[in-house]
Amino acid sequence: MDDCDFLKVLEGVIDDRIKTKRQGSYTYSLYVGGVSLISKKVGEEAVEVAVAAMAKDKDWVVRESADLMYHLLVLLRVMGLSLSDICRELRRRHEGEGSG
Ligand SMILES: N=c1c2ncn([C@@H]3O[C@H](COP(=O)(O)OP(=O)(O)OP(=O)(O)O)[C@@H](O)[C@H]3O)c2ncn1[C@@H]1O[C@H](COP(=O)(O)O)[C@@H](O)[C@H]1O
Repeated sequence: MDDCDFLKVLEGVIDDRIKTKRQGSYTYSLYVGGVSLISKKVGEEAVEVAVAAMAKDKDWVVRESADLMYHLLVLLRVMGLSLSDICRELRRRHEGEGSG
């Protein structure tokens, strides 16, 4: 499995935590907090990626990007969206450029 294939696995884990209302799960606690809490976390993590990049610290960028992507997946799930919706849009843009 390519490391990025794990994003799909993680999407499934997030879905499971929400569907089963897993007590003690950070994901489920975000779900309970709703879109406003999750959006706040996404915003904070995005800023942290930018701060890490400005510090030119690649390891830090990787860690903060992982935090950002996890929280973004939770936000998408809560909004009834998925990674596939984002990938479809990116592919559409690429093909719209006439280079696909
Ligand atoms: N990838 C992640 C992941 N990345 C980050 N986090 C959590 O996101 C939070 C980010 O917190 P911050 O960076 O803001 O720091 P903090 O001050 O500790 O957090 P807050 O007090 O601000 O909430 C931390 O509690 C991290 O543990 C994650 N929590 C869960 N996952 C994945 O989700 C799966 C399910 O986790 P649970 O829902 O907890 O079962 C796990 O197995 C992981 O694969």
